[in-house]
Amino acid sequence: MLYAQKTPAQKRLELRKMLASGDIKQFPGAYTPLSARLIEEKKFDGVYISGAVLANELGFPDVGLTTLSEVAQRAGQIARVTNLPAIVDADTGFGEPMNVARTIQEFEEYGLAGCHIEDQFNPKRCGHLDNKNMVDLETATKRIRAAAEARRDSNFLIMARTDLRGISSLEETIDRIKALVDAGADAIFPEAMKDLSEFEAVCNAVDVPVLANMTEFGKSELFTKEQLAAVGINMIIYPVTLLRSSLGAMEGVLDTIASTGTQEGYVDKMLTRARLYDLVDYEAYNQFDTGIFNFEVPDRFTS
Ligand SMILES: C[C@](O)(C(=O)O)[C@H](CC(=O)O)C(=O)O
Ligand SMILES: [Mg+2]
Repeated sequence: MLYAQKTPAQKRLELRKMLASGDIKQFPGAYTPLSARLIEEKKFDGVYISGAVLANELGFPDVGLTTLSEVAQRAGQIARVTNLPAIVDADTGFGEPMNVARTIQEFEEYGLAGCHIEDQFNPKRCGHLDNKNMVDLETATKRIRAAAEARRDSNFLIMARTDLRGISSLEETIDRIKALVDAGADAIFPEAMKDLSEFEAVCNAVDVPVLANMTEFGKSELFTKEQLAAVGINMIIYPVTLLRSSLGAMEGVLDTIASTGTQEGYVDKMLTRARLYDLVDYEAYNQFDTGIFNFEVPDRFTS
């Protein structure tokens, strides 16, 4: 009921333990606080909070328009309702290295378990698009060093993302990745790898956990958990999957209402009233006030 039972410190420790296990872990992108509950109920390992989704949800493209306060607040709303560790997309860190330091401390206060910081500069773009603006190695490593030094909880995960593969060779990308690890990155997010062998090369090059971004309609094929585990990947994110799926469903139901004059033909695809109440733990609120849940949810479509 209300917020998660686990504290941010516990969630960060659990994240560290799950990464130390060497097993591959899946982090679907939570689209809203409630969708984080669904991710937890379906027994995923953690929750990812996508910068693209937060920007798109505000009606913006993912070009670095969202502010630290907006992202931290929304990410905090998502993180606090789940017992799973939540990792947030810090984009370019919201400014200069000193701003990056503040970003980390804000995220710690908002209960996040970790974040990733990338080496683009604004206007940034989705890592799977061409012609990205990239900072040099010195700036990229300064951001990571500032992030690592700023945290107060040593279990807060600092992940370095590099977008270099979009404009450079795999070799140069791996050189940068090694420098990012030397600068203090606890994990690596190699963006827009072209195939499985590239993921494998990155995993072989470093001793820290490596993340694979399985975003749809991007440059990387949608590999399975087994395929990614076999090349040494530790974490998979599905960043925009729930947003794309729910918007697809929204289009479907709006078309149904527009064409038939009622949503009736779409109701069997909806989450039922009972399931929705389950997700918000409605019944548990009776512990405070037995007058809260003293009704029957109608039978129709409740299963
Ligand atoms: C992972 C990502 O940074 C995000 O914001 O979710 C995006 C996802 C996407 O645009 O598909 C990315 O740059 O890959
Ligand atoms: Mg992003």
